[in-house]
Amino acid sequence: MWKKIVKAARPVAWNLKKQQQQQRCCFSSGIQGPCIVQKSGIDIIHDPWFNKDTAFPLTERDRLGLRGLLPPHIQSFEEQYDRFMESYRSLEKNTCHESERVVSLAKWRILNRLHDRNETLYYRVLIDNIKEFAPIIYTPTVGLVCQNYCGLFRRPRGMYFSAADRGEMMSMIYNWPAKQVDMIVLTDGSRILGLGDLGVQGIGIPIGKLDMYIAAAGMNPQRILPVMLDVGTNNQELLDDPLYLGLRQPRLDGEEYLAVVDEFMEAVYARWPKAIVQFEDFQMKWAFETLRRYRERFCMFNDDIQGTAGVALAGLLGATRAQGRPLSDFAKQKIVIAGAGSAGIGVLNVAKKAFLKMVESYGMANTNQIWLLDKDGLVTTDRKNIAPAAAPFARGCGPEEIEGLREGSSLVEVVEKVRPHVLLGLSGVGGIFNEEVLKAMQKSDSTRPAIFAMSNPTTKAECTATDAFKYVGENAVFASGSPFDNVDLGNGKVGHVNQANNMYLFPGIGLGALLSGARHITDGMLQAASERLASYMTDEEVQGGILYPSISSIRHITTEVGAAVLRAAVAEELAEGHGDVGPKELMHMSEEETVKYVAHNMWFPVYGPLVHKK
Ligand SMILES: NC(=O)C1=CN([C@@H]2O[C@H](COP(=O)(O)OP(=O)(O)OC[C@H]3O[C@@H](n4cnc5c(N)ncnc54)[C@H](O)[C@@H]3O)[C@@H](O)[C@H]2O)C=CC1
Ligand SMILES: CC(=O)C(=O)O
Ligand SMILES: [Mg+2]
Repeated sequence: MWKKIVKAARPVAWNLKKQQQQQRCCFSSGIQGPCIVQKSGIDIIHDPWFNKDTAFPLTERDRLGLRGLLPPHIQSFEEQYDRFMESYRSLEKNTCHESERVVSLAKWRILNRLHDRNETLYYRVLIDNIKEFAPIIYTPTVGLVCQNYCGLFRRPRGMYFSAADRGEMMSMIYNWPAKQVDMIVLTDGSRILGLGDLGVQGIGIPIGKLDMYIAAAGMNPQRILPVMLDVGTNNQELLDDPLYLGLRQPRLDGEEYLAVVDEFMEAVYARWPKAIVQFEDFQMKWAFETLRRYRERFCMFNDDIQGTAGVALAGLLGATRAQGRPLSDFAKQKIVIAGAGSAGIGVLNVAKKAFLKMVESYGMANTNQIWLLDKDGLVTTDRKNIAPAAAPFARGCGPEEIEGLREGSSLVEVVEKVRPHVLLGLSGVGGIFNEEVLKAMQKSDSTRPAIFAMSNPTTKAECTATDAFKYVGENAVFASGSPFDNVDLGNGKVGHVNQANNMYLFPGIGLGALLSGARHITDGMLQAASERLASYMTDEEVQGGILYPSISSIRHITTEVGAAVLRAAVAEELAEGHGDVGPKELMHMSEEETVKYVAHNMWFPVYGPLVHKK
């Protein structure tokens, strides 16, 4: 399995433009059926799912009762697209002297207004310009949006279930207008990126994640649902804020909390038995507990624990390859990880599994190569009240341990003594990989010391890309959770910045699970996703410090990941099929056919003909 990673290369160079053109032809030649709309007249123009603004053709204006409700000139989709991009560019020009915060929020607002008005055009500009727009609709700007959500709020998006709705959720779920929902992203707002408890304001995260589902996985925007489960907040500033839009009460805890989540999950699966629920940005204790509670019962996963783990593992394997070492050497890599939360522990769980598999496959010595730190420093068996999830990774305190390291040792002490190959941050604390720590990484036992500053948003990154290359050296391999620009190292050299973000996996996990029709998401399906991501990069790219694909090719990588997940579900005999494609057909698809099948099922934004039906 691991050997396959080095051998496998990308099947064909991805040409997004070409695929878009093909899809355009495909839709315009009528392969996609017409869209049934139950509304007519002004109600269609006010519905972003169906609205085409000035692009409604005359025949449709007549058929749908729109004549006279729009200016007479009919614009093409391309003209509308160019018009939007022009206004976006002039906004950029006009705000060039403003602070980054003001510019980012202005960009988010202009995109959000389009989202509210015309989803087809919105998703098209998003897909075509994903590299430029992802940092606005996703991390880092989405963090700023959540922090300012109550001031920015104009109209609701998604659904809000609150502790006050207990007993009502089974009927409330029918308030959602779509007949079918495929993908739900759910948060309780308790740990939004590295920004802490943002209560109801955390709804921005499910919205941003689902935008990525549509852009990357081609999920149909009419079949997605962002959800906020508002069980109160422990953020006093929000409770005191007269503009706060959430429940003004402390967070529910214990059985009361679980009763609300249980009721929501039961309501969802009563109405949409085949939906997939992604848990996002839950505080650690509930992240692990809800995953344990629901993963066998429902088709769900926790992105922060499981999606992040797969992406990090792919990066860790890449960091081994970047040194020109065989993959089996992964088991010899010394890893220091700062952050023992849901993301950090999720990463360690899969890294440990991969270590053990390699140790077994290659008959290597099984040594403990992981050093875990949290806010109180190095985690050892001497730690009082250690979280159960962190306990398996606590270092011993015996003579076999590195001299001078003890319970609570600081990050710099650990890095100096361990000389790790990889330093990985999932702490949610900006700047903890400071000059001293990064300089200590210069003495790493690796020829290509790897720094993964994975915390989000940018202000919470453990270090910047510039500092990583400046203090660790040109040979460093660098990845961050939020995007940074590549670094000019002088002499024509460039320090490549990777984005180690779960966005490379969660869309494919959701899409693969959906198309397989599996009733739950197994470790095997998640492992297949991670392996496909790891094998995506060529040796040449990895040795040049490029561990992850460019976000511009996210539709392609998601297609491949989705196909890998689907095939794993088939192999585990869990696939029940989707739509007209049953389990037998899925079973008989070759690898290549599976990839084509997944690609074919991805939604692409074009204006299809609208047909009115009561
Ligand atoms: N790049 C990506 O794809 C992802 C990034 N993240 C980011 O990871 C961060 C953490 O997320 P969770 O694990 O869910 O949060 P969490 O709150 O569950 O855990 C944070 C952990 O960091 C530790 N910590 C705090 N200060 C520290 C310090 N000075 N040194 C070492 N450890 C310290 C805490 O003790 C805790 O164990 C967030 O910023 C989040 O945005 C999370 C998921 C995916
Ligand atoms: C990326 C992500 O899921 C997080 O920072 O929580
Ligand atoms: Mg998250």
